[in-house]
Amino acid sequence: MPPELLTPQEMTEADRLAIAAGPHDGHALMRNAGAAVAMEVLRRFPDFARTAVLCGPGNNGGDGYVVARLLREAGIAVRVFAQGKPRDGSDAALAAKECPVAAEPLEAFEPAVDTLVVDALYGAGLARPLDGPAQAAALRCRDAGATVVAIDLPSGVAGASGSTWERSFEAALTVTFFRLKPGHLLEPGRSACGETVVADIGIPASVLDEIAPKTFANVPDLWRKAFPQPAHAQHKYSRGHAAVFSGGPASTGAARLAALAAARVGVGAVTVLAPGNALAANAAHLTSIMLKRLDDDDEGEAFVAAHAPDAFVLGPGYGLERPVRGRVLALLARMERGALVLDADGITAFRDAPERLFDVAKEARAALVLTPHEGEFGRLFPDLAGEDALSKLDSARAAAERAGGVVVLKGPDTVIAAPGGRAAINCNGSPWLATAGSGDVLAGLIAGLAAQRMPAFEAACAAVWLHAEAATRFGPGLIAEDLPSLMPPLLSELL
Ligand SMILES: NC(=O)C1=CN([C@@H]2O[C@H](COP(=O)(O)OP(=O)(O)OC[C@H]3O[C@@H](n4cnc5c(N)ncnc54)[C@H](O)[C@@H]3O)[C@@H](O)[C@H]2O)[C@@H](O)CC1
Ligand SMILES: [K+]
Repeated sequence: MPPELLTPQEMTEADRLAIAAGPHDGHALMRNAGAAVAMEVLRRFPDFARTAVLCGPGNNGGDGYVVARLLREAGIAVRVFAQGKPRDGSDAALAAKECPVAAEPLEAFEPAVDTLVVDALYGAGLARPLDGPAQAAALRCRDAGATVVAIDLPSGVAGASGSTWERSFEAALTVTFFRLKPGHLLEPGRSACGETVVADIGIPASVLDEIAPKTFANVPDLWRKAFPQPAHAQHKYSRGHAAVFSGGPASTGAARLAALAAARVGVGAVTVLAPGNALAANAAHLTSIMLKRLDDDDEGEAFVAAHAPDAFVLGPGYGLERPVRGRVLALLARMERGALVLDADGITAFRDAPERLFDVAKEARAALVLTPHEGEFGRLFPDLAGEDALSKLDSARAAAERAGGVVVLKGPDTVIAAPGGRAAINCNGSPWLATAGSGDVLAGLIAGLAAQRMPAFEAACAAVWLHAEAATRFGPGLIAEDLPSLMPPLLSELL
């Protein structure tokens, strides 16, 4: 899967540029789109005796008329149910004219289990909630358990945001064209798409030079070039040094999970920084990972000055009893490079004064990386979290800009955003990651990669991908302790 994602406006622009460059005109692109869908239908659903193609008034409907024609030519029993008529002279009107199947009104459509439904009502052009007949058709398909193949997007899913207003169609397969849209990867759109296939319809990749997309699917091709490659002549500190702050004696495990994850992702040295009363608990469980006593800020400063770790993790299991803000702000101001990953309690500590953190982050040489789940996100960015009009992508992007740092907004569709507008949506998420300590591991992976000089945005993207990939491959029974040791085979594949 190519990493670029296009908003519906960018996709319209891609179509326009492709048509301008030739050789395909709009009608040819539409025929290619319809042919790609018909091929997937014939290949994947050979057992359906009948097909119902639901066609809307725009180009999505135009694709549907092409599909209906091709399926009829292949000997399949096809009925077409239309909402509205394509505009005279449009590509869709031409496709409708070429279609030998007479259209019936959408209201007459009744799904049946032996009938495959092709949803060509609305695609990228959907601008408002589905209206009456389209909404009713979506509900009838759900109630009947109909198998739906969606063209471009399930009707009712917004391409830019994955939001579904009310209820959208729910597809078993979605066939889209040229590049995915954010709505294919952001929930609830992603679940509504079922499996998603991206078909080539003759739009050349060169149109992307002009469009310069800023949103990406989080696939290895997005960050592979920046992934740390160990060189022969390196020693342990030249492979980076990550440090993790431990909580008190009763909550040391989170820091060790993060530390182990940093070590397993290839960093040369890892240190756990623990208060005196948590030294014994940590010492009992650490072997290759170093342990250093750290009770107050002076010692923290001295340690940073002497060893200059390239990345820090602060937050997992840290607690809110000790002063956090001063330590974070001093550290960030002092670091010469690398990244400070702030998670869990490290985020919550700034709930009353996020601006203080953001002001320091904007001036810092090191990168700030915030890894909130939805709840923690709301503590730092209550206005963004409460704004229904913003998609998860919009919120993460606005937060990164405001914070002057990378924001990893976690969930089944984790979004990673950087100041300046670059953002990636993760697409290999696993339900098995919803387990205690999994976030601590993620924070450690980010720090481990950032300590090896991977830029913070790429480090966060790679860590999110590795974390999810490990969980997906392991499957049921996963606990956070398993995750670090699942890294080596994934690293071998990447390198
Ligand atoms: N040359 C092109 O632009 C190509 C476009 N393609 C297809 O074209 C689609 C986009 O076409 P369009 O931009 O025409 O958009 P759509 O076909 O998705 O629908 C837009 C039409 O529906 C109206 N509309 C929007 N929301 C509505 C709602 N909730 N209720 C009722 N009417 C609503 C709009 O005013 C417009 O007339 C893609 O999804 C793709 O399937 C493909 O044929 C490939 C080539
Ligand atoms: K559709």
